[in-house]
Amino acid sequence: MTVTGAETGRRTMPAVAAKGVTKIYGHGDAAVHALRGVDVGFDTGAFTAIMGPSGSGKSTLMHCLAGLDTVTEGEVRIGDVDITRLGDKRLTLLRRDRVGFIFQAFNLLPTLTAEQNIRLPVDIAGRQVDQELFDTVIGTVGLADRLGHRPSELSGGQQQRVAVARALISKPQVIFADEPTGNLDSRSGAEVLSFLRTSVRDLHQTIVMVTHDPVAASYADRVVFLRDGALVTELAAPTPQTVLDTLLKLEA
Ligand SMILES: Nc1ncnc2c1ncn2[C@@H]1O[C@H](COP(=O)(O)OP(=O)(O)OP(=O)(O)O)[C@@H](O)[C@H]1O
Repeated sequence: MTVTGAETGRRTMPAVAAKGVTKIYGHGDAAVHALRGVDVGFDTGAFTAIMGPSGSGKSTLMHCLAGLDTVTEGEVRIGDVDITRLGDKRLTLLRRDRVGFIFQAFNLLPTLTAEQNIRLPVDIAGRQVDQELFDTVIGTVGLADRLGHRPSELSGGQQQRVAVARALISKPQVIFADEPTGNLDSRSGAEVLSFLRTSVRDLHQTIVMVTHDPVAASYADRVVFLRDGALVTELAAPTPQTVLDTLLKLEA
C-alpha cells in the first residue's frame, strides 16, 4: 500500500519519505526480508507513530529512514536529499545537521551536566546555540533547576527530558524517537509525550516515533502500521482504543 503526502492531497514536500524501500538481511537461505517495498511520507510539522507486531520491521524502517542502516533497494529522502546516494562522510554530516534522535535508553553522557548534554550536538557541529530556543525548550520540559545535575542525579523521566531537549535544540528537520517511553513509568512517559506534542505544536517540529504502546501512539497525529515488512494501514487522529483495535486486527 502506498501512503504519501502527494497521494493524500497534501502539497508540501514531506520532511522524510521512503520510496520502494526494501531491506534484506543476510543471503540465500538465511535471507530475512525485513522491509518489502515500503512507500511512506512524513509531513513537516507532524507527529507520526510507527506501529506493528514484533518483527514487522519498525526498527529497520526507522534506521533506514534515519540513515543509520543502508537499504537493499529503494530511496529515502530527508527533505530534498536522497540519502541512499550519499557517501559515509556526507551522510554523517547530514545526520548531524538535520536529524535528532531520542532513544529508549536516553544515551546521555554520564560525566556531563544536563546543560552540557543538551548543548553537545550543537557545540560539536561548531554552531551557536540559539539562546531563545534554549530558554523556551528548557522552560517547556521543566529542567531549569536541573541544568547543573549529572544524569545519575536525575530520574529516568528527567533524563529523557534532557534527551528531548538535546534533540530539539539543534532544530533538526526531523526527530526520530525509538520507544522513547519504554523505560519510563506511565506518568513520566506521559510528560515526555506531552513535550513531544508541544514541540510539534509550538516549534513545528517533525517527529517520527516507533512505539509498542497504543497510549503513546495516541499522542501522534497519525499512526502507520507495518506487518511482515509492508505498510498495511494507517490511522489519523488516533485514540488508544482505535490503535489497539487496529493492532489486534493485524495480529489476528
Ligand atoms: N541485523 C539483523 N540481521 C538479521 N535479521 C535482522 C536484523 N535486524 C532485524 N532483523 C530481522 O528483521 C525483521 C524486522 O526486525 P525489526 O527489528 O525491524 O522489527 P520490529 O518491528 O522493530 O520488532 P520489535 O517490535 O520486536 O522490536 C525481523 O524478522 C528481525 O529478526
